[in-house]
Amino acid sequence: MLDLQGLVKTFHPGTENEVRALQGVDLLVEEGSFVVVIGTNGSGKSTLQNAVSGSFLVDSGSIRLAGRDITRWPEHRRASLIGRVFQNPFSGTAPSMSVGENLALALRRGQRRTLGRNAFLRGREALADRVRRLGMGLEDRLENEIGSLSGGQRQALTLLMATLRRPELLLLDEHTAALDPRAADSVIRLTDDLVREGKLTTLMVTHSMQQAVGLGDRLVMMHRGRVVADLRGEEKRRLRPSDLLDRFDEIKRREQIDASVAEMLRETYV
Ligand SMILES: Nc1ncnc2c1ncn2[C@@H]1O[C@H](COP(=O)(O)OP(=O)(O)OP(=O)(O)O)[C@@H](O)[C@H]1O
Repeated sequence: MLDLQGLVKTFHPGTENEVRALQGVDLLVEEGSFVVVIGTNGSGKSTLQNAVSGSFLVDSGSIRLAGRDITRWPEHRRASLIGRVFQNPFSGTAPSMSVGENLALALRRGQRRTLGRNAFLRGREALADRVRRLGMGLEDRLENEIGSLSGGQRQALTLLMATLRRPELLLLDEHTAALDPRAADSVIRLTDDLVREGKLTTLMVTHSMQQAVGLGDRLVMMHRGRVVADLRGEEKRRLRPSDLLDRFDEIKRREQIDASVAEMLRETYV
């Protein structure tokens, strides 16, 4: 389970570049839940993932994952609990190493001692099977350098690597945004399969309305560093892309009203 309470993060505080990226985010994600996060540009979606993965320490609030308080843990220590896939297919893998070497690295991650020969062979067999099930022909390219793969193949592989040693939390940050539509579709199908099969606790950021309504069991909407909507169950299942657009329009309309009220007050009192 992931338990975020009162997360606050301000970049460049006290300067003219100050950005209040997280303004008190509370979010409880039950174990095995697949949460999709959407929001306006700059609303804090990536900052939220960065706060959880430990790219920086939050100014205040607490982060608990799988029963541990990881709020002050450095990033490398959190990496033993968290799998992450970014938008850029070049992140998360070692480009000069082969597909097989990258997978072997991912398999060994977090293990204190090297595997015995039998365990190693069993692991390699299971791995080959999982690579075959990706359906991308990667099983024939284990010797090839990662750099020679297409973006879709790389993202599929990165996803597999991030989930190979079952993480307590999977973070997906617009991981299909840089792919062509066909590759994006197959990576999304793969995501859904891996998350369901492994019952992985997942937080996925997307800009795709289609993905937001079609994936996951819960939808969280962010705006200006806050959670402004949290839909699940029947409400989530019934959701259409047009409903989400209506909600965004409503947020904008409210802001315009707030801005004009502020302007009126300013004219009245200043
Ligand atoms: N390392 C940083 N230093 C300074 N400002 C930052 C940093 N990271 C994020 N920000 C700012 O914090 C705000 C939230 O950014 P964030 O990337 O979390 O938004 P987002 O919701 O993921 O946006 P998008 O949908 O456009 O990717 C933005 O104003 C951004 O410019």
